[in-house]
Amino acid sequence: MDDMERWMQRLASMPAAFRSVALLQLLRIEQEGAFSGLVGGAPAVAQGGRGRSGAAAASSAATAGEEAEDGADDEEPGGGRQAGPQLKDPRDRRAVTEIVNGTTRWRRRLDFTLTALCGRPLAELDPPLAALLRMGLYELAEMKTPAHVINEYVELAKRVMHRGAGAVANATLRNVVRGMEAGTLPQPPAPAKGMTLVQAADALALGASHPTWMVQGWLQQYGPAATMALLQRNNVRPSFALRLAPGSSAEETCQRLAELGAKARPSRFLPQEFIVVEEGMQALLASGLVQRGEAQVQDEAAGLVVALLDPQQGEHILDACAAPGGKTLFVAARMQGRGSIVAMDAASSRLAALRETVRRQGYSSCVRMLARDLRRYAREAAAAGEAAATGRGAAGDTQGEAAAADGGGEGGDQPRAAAAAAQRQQQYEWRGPPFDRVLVDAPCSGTGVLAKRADLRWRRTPQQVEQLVALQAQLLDAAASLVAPGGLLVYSTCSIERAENEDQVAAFLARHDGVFALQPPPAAAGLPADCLSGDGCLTMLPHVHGTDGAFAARLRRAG
Ligand SMILES: C[S@@+](CC[C@H](N)C(=O)[O-])C[C@H]1O[C@@H](n2cnc3c(N)ncnc32)[C@H](O)[C@@H]1O
Repeated sequence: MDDMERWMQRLASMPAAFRSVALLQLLRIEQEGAFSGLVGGAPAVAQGGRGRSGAAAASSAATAGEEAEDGADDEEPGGGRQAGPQLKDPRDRRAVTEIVNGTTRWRRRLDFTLTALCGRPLAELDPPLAALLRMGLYELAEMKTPAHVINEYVELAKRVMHRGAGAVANATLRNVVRGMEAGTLPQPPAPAKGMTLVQAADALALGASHPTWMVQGWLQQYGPAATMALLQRNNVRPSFALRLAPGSSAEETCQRLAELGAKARPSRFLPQEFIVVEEGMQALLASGLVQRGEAQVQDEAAGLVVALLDPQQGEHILDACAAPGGKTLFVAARMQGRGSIVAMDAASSRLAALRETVRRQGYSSCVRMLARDLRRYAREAAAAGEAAATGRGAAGDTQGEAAAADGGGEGGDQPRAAAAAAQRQQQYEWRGPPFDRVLVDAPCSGTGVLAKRADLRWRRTPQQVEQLVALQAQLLDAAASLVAPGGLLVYSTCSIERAENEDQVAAFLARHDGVFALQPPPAAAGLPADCLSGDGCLTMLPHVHGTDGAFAARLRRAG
């Protein structure tokens, strides 16, 4: 057993207390990439020392795993829980949320202060000690917890590690308190005239606790004023939106939520179908509204992607990167369950949960799950098409595959399963390509959702963005071959990077010149004008629209 395992085991076996639980979560995020769909707060370090109170954001302290390559979409606060000490008191769970989220989001800025105070880079300290110091600084400076909390951190350091760690925690955190009292806590340099782009990006990035490369890209793409607004937006507690089940009234739901102590309003962008919860998410989750299927957590920007797709009843639709399935379900709702949707994803484990939700929401006869790499599926479809044209048998069985692929828990009893599949096939014409509409909600950097994904800014690298751009191009080309003549291809991301959005679409159009063309949405799709760019692409920016960032383009195939 290595040191890290030992420290984590000690923490996991301690009686549940919110600081030890928070420390364990922070170590898991660092070690295992386990991420938190946590709702956090805006700390005062970045606001000239004006702290919010310790009353933490309304959310659970649950953590949810996330696959590294995915763009972040439709994050559900209060997702899966991890093994380890469980806290019963909601106030303790909120404190964990606040500390883990804030410490993760503000890590770079906290490290700057702590490095100056303890005289060496935090990377040289053992991970639990570094995490404890960040937590301590965050509590003292941002949550305004009184100085006696230092004793808690010293004891925790001794129990998890050794006496020496306790001594470092004591000395450093007492320096923090002295610095706060004297107004001498180290401040990062402000951006100034005459700085190069990289220097300005570095100063801004340090002050707002983001990676420099990200900020540099935004300065070039959006300019200084918008970049500063975006940085600020990424560091405040995000609001969450809910998509209501078909038939529910947004106004009535908001009234019901007010009675439960939550504050909600109909969405400005999709007022019939979405509401925005401004306060009381915890009360809302506790009310069972989501569990009963009356609403589901989904950002308005994700909803607008489906509005741009504008699915029609009776159509045959491919949702090519479907998991976890938020958009698939909205497409099914918009089609009132009439038509056929193939929900494909390369990650079969992520499709499993969607299958269950599809069943619960009554869309089983309309949605089929298909665990498949889109690129392979398109290759097989092309081979099958060629074989059909030359009269030879096809290598793969893409035609009709959607019906066959969805075992849906019927495995084992083959004759019954076959009969059920045949019956379904009679009811709906399950088939493979071509599709009337194809949605490629591509894996992306997720830079549009940094407010909700506190750790994402630290996990992304410029190299990853390059790899994602290459993958997105492959997925787009694969999807293009599956669109029926005259059909529609919608490409979307939850990134705000030009390389993944506008440039990606421009390169696609150049490769498919004369076959695909950009097409603005029809007025009947009901997209507000301020969500669309000049060429009709959906362009949602967190600091402009107050939603997740998202991009989507409608690409019409020639008839
Ligand atoms: C941004 S997420 C999709 C979110 C989803 N549309 C929703 O609204 O819930 C991107 C998805 O693409 C999937 N993916 C990545 N590479 C793929 C491939 N080659 N073929 C199909 N799906 C892929 C990932 O597994 C991931 O689930």
